[in-house]
Amino acid sequence: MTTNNNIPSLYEWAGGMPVFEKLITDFYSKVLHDELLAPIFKHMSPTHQQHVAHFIAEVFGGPKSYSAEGGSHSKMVQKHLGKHLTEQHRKRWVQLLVETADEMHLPEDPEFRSAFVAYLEWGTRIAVINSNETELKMDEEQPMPKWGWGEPGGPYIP
Ligand code: HEM
Repeated sequence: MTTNNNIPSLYEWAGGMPVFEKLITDFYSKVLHDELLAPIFKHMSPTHQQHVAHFIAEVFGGPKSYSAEGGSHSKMVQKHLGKHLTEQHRKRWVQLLVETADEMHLPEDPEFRSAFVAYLEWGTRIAVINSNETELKMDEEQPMPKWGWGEPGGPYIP
């Protein structure tokens, strides 16, 4: 998906769906070996990784796979209700995902990494807030979030 100005989406810049699927699969391998996060995820559904990859890819301007599979922003939020996540969990989650992105050599330009980390900060903080609620407080029809290049603009031009 490309905008009118031929600016690539974050999804395209990252390398498309295979990159998101590998990123999230490798990330959860780390999570399951992490003493802080493993207990939270050890009973996750077999489709968890794929759903998270599809969710993030869609937010970053990729195909609407998560929505097509029956997902929505509110359905994602609901998965976190009552999970009682803490700031410590959130920080470790972000740290492991950024480490995985480094190991996979996701684009390392400042513009991409700024937008990537900004989304992780935003998304994980929302996850923690919702995890400490017991019922959904948002409009179920709320559209999927969309994330773009943000303040630094982009893409990177050497
Ligand atoms: C950008 C941030 C995040 C996104 C986009 C995200 C996305 C998702 C999605 C799409 C699901 C549903 C998966 C499915 O349908 O099987 C989910 C479930 C879940 N998420 Fe997140 N999440 C985020 C942050 C976090 C954080 C920071 C934690 C904890 C440290 C967390 C813990 C969980 C748990 C425990 C579930 C339920 C797992 C299961 O029982 O299958 N999430 N998340």
